[in-house]
Amino acid sequence: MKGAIVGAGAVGMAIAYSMLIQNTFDELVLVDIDRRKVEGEVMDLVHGIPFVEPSVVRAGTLADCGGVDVVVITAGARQREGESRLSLVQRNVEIFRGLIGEIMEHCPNAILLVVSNPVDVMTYVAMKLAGLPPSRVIGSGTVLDTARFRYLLAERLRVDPRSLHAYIIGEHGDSEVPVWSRANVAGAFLSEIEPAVGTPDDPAKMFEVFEHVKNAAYEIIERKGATSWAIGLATTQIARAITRNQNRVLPVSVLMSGLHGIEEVCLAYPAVLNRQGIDRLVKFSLSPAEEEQLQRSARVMRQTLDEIQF
Ligand SMILES: NC(=O)c1ccc[n+]([C@@H]2O[C@H](COP(=O)([O-])OP(=O)(O)OC[C@H]3O[C@@H](n4cnc5c(N)ncnc54)[C@H](O)[C@@H]3O)[C@@H](O)[C@H]2O)c1
Ligand SMILES: O=C1N[C@](c2ccsc2)(c2cccc(Nc3ccc(F)cc3)n2)CC(O)=C1Sc1ccccc1Cl
Repeated sequence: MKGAIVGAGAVGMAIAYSMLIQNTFDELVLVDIDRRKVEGEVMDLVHGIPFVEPSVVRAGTLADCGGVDVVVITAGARQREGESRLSLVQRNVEIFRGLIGEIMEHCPNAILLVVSNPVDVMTYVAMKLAGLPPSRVIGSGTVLDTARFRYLLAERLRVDPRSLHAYIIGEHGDSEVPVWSRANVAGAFLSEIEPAVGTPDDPAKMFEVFEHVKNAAYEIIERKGATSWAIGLATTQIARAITRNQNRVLPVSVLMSGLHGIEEVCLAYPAVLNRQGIDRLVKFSLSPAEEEQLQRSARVMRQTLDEIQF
């Protein structure tokens, strides 16, 4: 399998490193508008190949990406001091306007995996610009958010995160929705043990775990200026679900086509992923409060899409 990563910044290189050590692709092409930077990153990375399963990693342009199966997109503008989110979105839309057409020219059969933020908006924009079916344009969604949620929840419950099933859905970021009503350990629902779980009435204050998920993102940024390692590992899991035809369920950003009455926006929702991309969505029955939060998340998304020009 052949992969490409467009955008060799902190996130793109964390994805590249994670994919290399997990032997995700036979060949990985790294593309960046800053040619010297990406060549330097590749020079550094390939010196590690003698220590891992060998695969080909090279710097190139999109013209070198013929036959690529998955294109990961982390290209984007950095938010300027005091810049509004809408301004950043519009700048990223302009980047995508040039980029997506070139990707489709050279990789017409690839699945697009969008990481650039705001990821749900950029996934929708990529899908429309590419003219691809929704199954072949995937956003990293809340895979990272959900991983942080499971990790912190599992710590509180003293279980392995792999034994705890809990999801965050909706918009990746501030309006995301923790699905407390479906959180469980081996089928034992937290909401059956403590009906107030996730609410301020919960004596165990488990709602703090969700606040920590969002705060962690801001705290990491404040401490190290960016985040990279966890999103690198998360994105690699999404790519492996595709390349290994795993039928794995992950909360990726997908086009909502009527589920929960939501249309024409991309939101994070549990999806079955395999070699074809998104095979199907896993329908969640949500509590009334979660349903309203998801509807609000969809409204936030709709408003942003109505405000941008593309
Ligand atoms: N979805 C998530 O959970 C998540 C988590 C962390 C970061 N992110 C997002 O990932 C994106 C990348 O973050 P980063 O820290 O790597 O940023 P960065 O600025 O370090 O890297 C972006 C790279 O894109 C390149 N680039 C810009 N325009 C390009 C173009 N037209 N073609 C090719 N390359 C181009 C830049 O040269 C740069 O190297 C950001 O949008 C960030 O918000 C998402
Ligand atoms: O861990 C991060 N770091 C970022 C970041 C990385 C480099 S600069 C900012 C982050 C951190 C905090 C907020 C935030 N919000 C944001 C929203 C829309 C955008 F277009 C860009 C950024 N983004 C980017 C990002 O998506 C994440 S995950 C994240 C963010 C907010 C809430 C929960 C999670 Cl799990």
